[in-house]
Amino acid sequence: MSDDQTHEAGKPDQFKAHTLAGALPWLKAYHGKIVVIKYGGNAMTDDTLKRAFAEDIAFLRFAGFRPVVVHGGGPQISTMLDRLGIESEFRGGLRVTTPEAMDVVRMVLVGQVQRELVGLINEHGPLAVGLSGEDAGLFTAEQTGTVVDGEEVDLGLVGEVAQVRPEAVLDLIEAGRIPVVSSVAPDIDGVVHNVNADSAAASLAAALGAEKLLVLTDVEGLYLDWPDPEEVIGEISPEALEEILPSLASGMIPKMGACLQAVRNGVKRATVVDGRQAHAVLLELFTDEGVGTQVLPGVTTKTRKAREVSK
Ligand SMILES: Nc1ncnc2c1ncn2[C@@H]1O[C@H](COP(=O)(O)OP(=O)(O)O)[C@@H](O)[C@H]1O
Ligand SMILES: CC(=O)N[C@@H](CCC(=O)OP(=O)(O)O)C(=O)O
Repeated sequence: MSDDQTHEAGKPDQFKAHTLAGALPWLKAYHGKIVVIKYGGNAMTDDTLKRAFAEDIAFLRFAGFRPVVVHGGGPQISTMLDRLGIESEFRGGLRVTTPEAMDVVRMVLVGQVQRELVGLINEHGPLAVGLSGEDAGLFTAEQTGTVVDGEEVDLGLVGEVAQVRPEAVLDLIEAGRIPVVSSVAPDIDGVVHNVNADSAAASLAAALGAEKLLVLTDVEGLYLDWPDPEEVIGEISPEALEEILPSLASGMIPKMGACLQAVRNGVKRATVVDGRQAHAVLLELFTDEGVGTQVLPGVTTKTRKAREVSK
């Protein structure tokens, strides 16, 4: 090889080495730490993205993190309900769930979405183990309604996590596995309820004392003035978030409520990121570029121009 060729060949290698070395501060900070990643149904519509997500999760595990996945599947549930001719509607970002719809929710989340994610992660080694709130008493649900425009709304078989027994998840983490959790949970009488996956992820992150809750969705983060996609909130404190929470719409209500709940209950930070971007998990965890919306105690609210707008 001539000097010139060596020089040229060295460039990409230098770049790779630089990128790897740049990851060192984050590898040190997160070594052995539990990170709960919520993978939203809206961010899992594309096969390439799903594979990239599974790669990221396996990467984290091999890099010394302790990742725990909680998945959603709202759009997938809606598709199956439509196919079966069962009507369903959302109120305040939550699905009104009849006993008939509950059977479908459980079948789709545990039997379909969770199985697929477990399979994709396990292409990288015998790592992922699926479980739901029903396994080893992981979650106990309490039925909940919601308030829309000042009015109480009965949501049927919808619950919040009232109690977490994290032992089964901790056993798996200790054994080097990656728990993949579906958000259905029995109440104290054993009646299975539909729990919003953001809220389940927040409860689990708090019970595990996670370093971080990372929420993947299909927008850049929390828009300052939805539905205007001009500006995204980059950082916000729990106090400021609590103030704007009543003004939020649809899926962002449970999502930002979950971030608030997690941070209030001891999780150091919670971040909502755009899961439509391949390797969104690695991008968020290994760079300090502003991505998504981070809920962090003690910060003053920062906004930035949305990428989609500044393109
Ligand atoms: N202020 C806001 N900023 C961003 N998205 C918002 C906002 N208010 C409502 N949304 C809606 O919330 C959706 C995300 O919630 P959801 O559909 O439940 O996602 P996921 O399936 O990822 O949990 C966005 O796609 C958007 O339509
Ligand atoms: C009560 C409630 O609304 N449950 C959700 C559970 C799935 C979920 O949360 O999925 P995403 O994360 O994709 O939104 C539902 O039935 O759609």
